[in-house]
Amino acid sequence: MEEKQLQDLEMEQERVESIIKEIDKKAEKWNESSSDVGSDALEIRKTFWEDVTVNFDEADDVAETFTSIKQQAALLSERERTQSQMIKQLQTLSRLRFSPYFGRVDFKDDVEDTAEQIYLGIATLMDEQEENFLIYDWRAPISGLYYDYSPGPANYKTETDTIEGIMELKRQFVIKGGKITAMFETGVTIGDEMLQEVLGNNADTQMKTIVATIQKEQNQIIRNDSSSLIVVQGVAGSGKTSAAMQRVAYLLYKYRNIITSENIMLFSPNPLFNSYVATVLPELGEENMQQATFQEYLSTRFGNEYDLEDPFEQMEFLLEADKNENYFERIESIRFKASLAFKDLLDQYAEKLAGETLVFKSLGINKRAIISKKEIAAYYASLDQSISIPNRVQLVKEWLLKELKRKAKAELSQEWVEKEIQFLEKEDYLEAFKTSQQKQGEADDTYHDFDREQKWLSEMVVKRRFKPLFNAVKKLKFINIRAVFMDFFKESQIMSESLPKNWGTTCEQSISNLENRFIVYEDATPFLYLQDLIEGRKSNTSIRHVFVDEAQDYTPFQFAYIKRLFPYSKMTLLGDINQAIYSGPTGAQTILADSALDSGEMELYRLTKTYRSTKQIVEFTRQLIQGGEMIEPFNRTGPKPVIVQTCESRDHIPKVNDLISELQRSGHKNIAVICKTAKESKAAFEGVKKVHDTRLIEKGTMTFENGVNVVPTYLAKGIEFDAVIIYDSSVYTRTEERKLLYTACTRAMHELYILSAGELSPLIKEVDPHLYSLI
Ligand SMILES: Nc1ncnc2c1ncn2[C@@H]1O[C@H](COP(=O)(O)OP(=O)(O)OP(=O)(O)O)[C@@H](O)[C@H]1O
Repeated sequence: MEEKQLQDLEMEQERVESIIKEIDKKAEKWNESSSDVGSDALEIRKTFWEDVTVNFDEADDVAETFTSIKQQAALLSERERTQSQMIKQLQTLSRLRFSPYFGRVDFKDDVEDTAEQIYLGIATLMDEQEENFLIYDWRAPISGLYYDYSPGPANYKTETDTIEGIMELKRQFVIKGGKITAMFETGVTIGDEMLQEVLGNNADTQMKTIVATIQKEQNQIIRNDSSSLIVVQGVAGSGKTSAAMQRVAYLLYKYRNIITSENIMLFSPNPLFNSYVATVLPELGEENMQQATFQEYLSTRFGNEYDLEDPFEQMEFLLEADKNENYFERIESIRFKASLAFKDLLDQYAEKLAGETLVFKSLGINKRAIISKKEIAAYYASLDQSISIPNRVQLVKEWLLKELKRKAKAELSQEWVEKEIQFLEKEDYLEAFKTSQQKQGEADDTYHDFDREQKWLSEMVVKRRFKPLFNAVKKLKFINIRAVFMDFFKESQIMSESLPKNWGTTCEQSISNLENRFIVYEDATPFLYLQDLIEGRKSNTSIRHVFVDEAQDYTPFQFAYIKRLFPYSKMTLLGDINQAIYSGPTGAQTILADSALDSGEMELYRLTKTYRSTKQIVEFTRQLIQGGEMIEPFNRTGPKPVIVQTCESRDHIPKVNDLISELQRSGHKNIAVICKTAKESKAAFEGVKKVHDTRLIEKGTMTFENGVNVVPTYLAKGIEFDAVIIYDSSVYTRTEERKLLYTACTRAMHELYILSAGELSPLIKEVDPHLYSLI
């Protein structure tokens, strides 16, 4: 190191130490206040009932008591909130203490004579007087300089202005435990050295933050706050998920007085992914956003009434191509049901329904209709047709609730009620007795106790029987949506001229599935869509930003549906068309296909640089797909991918076990054996677990652990491993499986091994042989 560099390093280390002292002082102060607030809260809780006036004598007293309790509860919750905020701030301080900042820029604006030194960290730190910034939050407007510029002319935007000036210096740090372990002076945007340092590490079971090394093109995505629809088309490993997570943190900072983590929703590809990204935001001092898979949403909506297929089951069906009956018809059906043309057909059907009746279900008890479907249909038909279907449904609901009340009264004297009373439990009688005693004073004296009890018992029996009916009506269960959907399939055949060739067969199949209460994945969203058109679902107003990761796996229909669910929300879609493993085999449109998006309303970003894998792995994997030339590897080197040829796939287990041992010896902690299907994964797992401590990842697996994991490709989506072993590349033969093999191989950070039984897969044969070693 040169003398000047050494001096700089010394000076920076001194600053780090002085900052740590400041942090310690602050922490001490906050600790005291936090425990004061904590004791306040404890005291309030202890003396809660002493400090409220409790008096239930008169109506006025009751109201006063209520207000007094409310005030005391508000005081307590305010104290508790303050305390939890203080604890959060203390946690941030302790993170800052470990690593106060990661970057510095010296910026002289056009007004000042000297440059300001701007240090960037995960949170703001002010000096003791709360006047000067010792550390700027990476999301502050001025911090944009660090991500967007190299030394030289630069500017940043505040709420009202653009500040122009000169960046005189840009420095990056790696600080651990208060010690600077690396320091780089960077000319380019974010220096290669720093990235080399970060990307060379072992894979982790949890995603890491990238705030120190966000790239300029990623920063644009993170800080875009004007577009209502952002679409990120990024190659594998280009940082799409990372950009999404830092964008959530950015939005929570920028709009901190307007939105919270409760107002942001992320649709993720599988439950494992949820846990993979779960630590990013807490590491940045923020709370996690709402997170769900689309399938979780569907399951909640369908409840236990239906057997709902999930996308993984659909995938398994598609992968077993030739073995499945009706394979081609189903592919055609999936493709059509994914499209907006199919949605239009449903819209058209709903419009037609406006002039017709709906299919209703009778409401009954003891297999006896209390209100028959005919009566419901008659009431529905009596309503003015100019009222929208959902509004008419609401009117029917209100009418039914009134009718049910009336009918319930009429039932009190029925014989069945008398009979059921005889089978009541002892507790019910006791309850009836107590109630009749209580009411004795208020009631007229013409009743004997016995009559009064009897009346109460009848009411109870009827109420219990009618309760499910009231609930069903409130949930609009009196409409037979399943039958409506079946009718749609029948009628659709004459509604359009541009239907798929085998549409008739598809309709028969769909109807038969519905009869068996089985919902295939491609029918799930259309079913709910039609249901919402009829019932008029209330849209979600609390979610303000929706993120859809792995967006290539959503159909245009599903996306249109998501937009309908969150009409007031801004959207960020992130995906890679080359990893469209669901639409790969079916040829169905995905929302990421250029033509599927309305370019007018969206801001499109393309990320072509990839950070996950070594240059050697990227050079190999990009030849697996069409148009892969545009993928730009980051300059981090490692061994070439290795293709291990065997005579038969049954020889793979011993090979895989040897490879795992070798990889572990060279320090790799996170090794994945990636298979094509769940069945293949199971077989591989049985063999590998005999030698190595191994985990099988299945669709319900919630967390992923360090070590050896056996996993089907579609569950490895979005995740990365130090080393990947493709269990058997010879099973990827069809060009539709190109994306699947590409997705599997691009999970590798440092090493990639591909086993191949017999002749090389035609997909691999297309790759330049110089790019891999063959053993
Ligand atoms: N600017 C960056 N600085 C440091 N690491 C980065 C950066 N961008 C991406 N990475 C790293 O590259 C890897 C891939 O990132 P990420 O998973 O976000 O990519 P992706 O585009 O979502 O990938 P895929 O589509 O393959 O799932 C991660 O290890 C991430 O930490």
